[in-house]
Amino acid sequence: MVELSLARLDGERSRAPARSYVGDGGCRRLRDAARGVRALPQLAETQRPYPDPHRVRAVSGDAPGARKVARAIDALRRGWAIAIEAPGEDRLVLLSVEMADPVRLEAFAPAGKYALLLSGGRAETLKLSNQREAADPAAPVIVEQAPWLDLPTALALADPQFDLATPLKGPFRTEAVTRPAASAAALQLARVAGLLPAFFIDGIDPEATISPADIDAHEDAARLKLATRARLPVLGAEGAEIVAFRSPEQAGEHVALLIGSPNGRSPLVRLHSECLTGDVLGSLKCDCGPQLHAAIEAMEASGWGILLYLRQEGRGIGLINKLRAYALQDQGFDTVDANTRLGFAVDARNFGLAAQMLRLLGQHEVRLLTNNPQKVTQLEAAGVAVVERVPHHLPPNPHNERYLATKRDRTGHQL
Ligand SMILES: Nc1nc2c(ncn2[C@@H]2O[C@H](COP(=O)(O)OP(=O)(O)OP(=O)(O)O)[C@@H](O)[C@H]2O)c(=O)[nH]1
Ligand SMILES: [Zn+2]
Repeated sequence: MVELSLARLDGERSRAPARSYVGDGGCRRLRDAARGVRALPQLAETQRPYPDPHRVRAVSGDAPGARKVARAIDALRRGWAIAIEAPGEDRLVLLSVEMADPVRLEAFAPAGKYALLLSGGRAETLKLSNQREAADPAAPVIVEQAPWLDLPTALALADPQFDLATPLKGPFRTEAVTRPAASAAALQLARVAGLLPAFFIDGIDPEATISPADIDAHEDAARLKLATRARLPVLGAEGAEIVAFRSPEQAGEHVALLIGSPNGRSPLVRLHSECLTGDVLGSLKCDCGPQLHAAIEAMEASGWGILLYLRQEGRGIGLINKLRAYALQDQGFDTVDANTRLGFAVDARNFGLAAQMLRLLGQHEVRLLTNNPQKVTQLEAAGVAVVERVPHHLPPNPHNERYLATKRDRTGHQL
């Protein structure tokens, strides 16, 4: 007879006494051992807090409008028109400038009647902001139709990459933003879809209409669920375990790497936003790769840590838009101005998502490995206490020196 210790599957695990049981798992392992097969240890024995997925408060059903938003994102990425309707406003019919082509634009606006919706940041670069009524610099701007506002010109207005090479033709005039809530929601949706925040508007009405509230519900971190877990030996932490999360609405699968076991201290936690170029390709333009590996090492050394790998590529603007920002950096703009010229916020991430992952892992207090005060503020606002901020600096290299200096000087990163 084999006696096994089974961890209680919840956040109280570290304080709760283990209970004993005799189970099938033990018999199976004995049989496997007899056959010389190396059995995978039962993960319940790893002493780590992990709520039983069946006991996690169920997130059931769709968020309001979820299907419509998912379809709208898909439609925009395929170059199809969508419509947004905010309470008290007329419908706003949109076609992504980046995905438009002559055939699509002709179908959208057969009479050639359309205007252009741009972000406040982009309007600022195009020197259109002085014509604006709204005081908020982030507020959307609408460029009036003009005979010379054709597809190539609209693309040039949308994409700052060629600003220096091709001076823009004009003149352009802005018109009143009569549907401010729907316009702001359109720019939010462009970011979620990983597209440039620029749309042809006022073309032919498509069938499906979504609302700004639908888009917010689609983004809601509260709907994240714990999906599965497995042992994952990684360089620097051979005993690590991976836990994957998923929300019914979003495609991005976020993961947590659990390193070590609860040791009476709050876990050392790192919120790492996805960086394909740095994490996978070893880009020297940023500090992401070294920070990722150093975090794993620090957690292993501390005995108990959680690395959250958040699918927020490019500080939330997506890979392609980040690479567009890199193209602007090749022209001399820094990481902050590059984002603004593209028409995005400097940092579009929401760390409420990380707070939700920590809650699902039963963690309410953390020691946070970061230089970014926004991560501390946002986690605390979302109900996770940051009992200590642990600086996370890695030596610079000639390619990322300026990036690190910009983070220090312009985005409030601490030394
Ligand atoms: N848009 C944009 N994103 C970038 C750029 N360089 C790196 N990133 C992204 O920035 C994110 C990395 O940020 P983090 O490692 O969380 O760093 P941080 O916000 O500076 O905070 P700490 O490292 O915790 O101090 C990843 O999503 C990268 O893809 C850039 O020039 N432009
Ligand atoms: Zn990076």
